[in-house]
Amino acid sequence: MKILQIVGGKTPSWYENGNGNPNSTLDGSQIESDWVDLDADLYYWTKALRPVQWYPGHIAKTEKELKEQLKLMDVVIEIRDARIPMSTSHPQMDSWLGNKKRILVLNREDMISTADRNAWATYFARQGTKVVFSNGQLGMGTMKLGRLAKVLAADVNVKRRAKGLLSRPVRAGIVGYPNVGKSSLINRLLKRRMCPAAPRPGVTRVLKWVRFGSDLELLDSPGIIPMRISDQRAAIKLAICDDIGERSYDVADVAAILVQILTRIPSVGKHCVYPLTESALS
Ligand SMILES: Nc1nc2c(ncn2[C@@H]2O[C@H](COP(=O)(O)OP(=O)(O)OP(=O)(O)O)[C@@H](O)[C@H]2O)c(=O)[nH]1
Repeated sequence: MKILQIVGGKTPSWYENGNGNPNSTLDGSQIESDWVDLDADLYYWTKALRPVQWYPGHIAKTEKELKEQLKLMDVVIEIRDARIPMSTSHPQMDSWLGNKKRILVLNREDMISTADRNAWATYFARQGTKVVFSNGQLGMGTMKLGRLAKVLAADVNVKRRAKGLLSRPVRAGIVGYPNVGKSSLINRLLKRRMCPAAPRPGVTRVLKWVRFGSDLELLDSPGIIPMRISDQRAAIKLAICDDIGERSYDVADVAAILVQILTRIPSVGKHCVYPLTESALS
């Protein structure tokens, strides 16, 4: 059996309070500093591992096509994983979209706490970006998304009518990393299973147009990911959240890092994780 071992890293301050039981004596700045330390440790741990890279053929093939199609969109809906919104932000998205109208969606809202949701909403609001939170499994947020896309792109038909042209449906492109829930959100909005969705990355392989009512067209696209992931901390987070193909990483290495991360979370902590891992390994 492979032994999972990650060494090094700083003990978070909540273990220095006595019995290792996280308690409420820590202030916000201490917790934030613990997270900064964790990120530094994550960098150190990932350096020892084989780099995680995943760029399957279907992504390479459709990325070019998607870039062309994006030029035709009235609005682009970018879906990210609410658990890791920074690691599911494509580094080239800004240059592809230019000043095109854009909606940022953090999907899988059911998988984060209310405190994290509020913290991300505040973070993006400070940057002038309003985010929509959604649940692609149950459909929360989808109607709002459809409405917002139509409102944002309403000027398209105002301009067309001014030129004497007939109105046409608003075109919205749905883009994002693999497995973040793009197809599920479309299916929920349409209340029909029009796009293939499954709990693994890389299910959607071709671009697909679907119609929502008479005034909105949606483009479902395969999950896109950079050819090279330069930040391996982000790559490991993608692996932990199953947003990247399983063949691109060693499951035991990623599991070992996940255990280390869990021990740093006050509400989980060493006292919960270590008995579990010891019994699993014996
Ligand atoms: N818990 C939870 N699961 C979700 C949510 N949205 C989608 N899922 C699940 O996540 C899995 C992936 O969803 P998809 O819609 O296939 O993701 P995708 O972004 O289209 O994936 P690719 O085909 O890789 O591009 C499915 O099993 C969904 O049921 C959500 O908000 N919460």
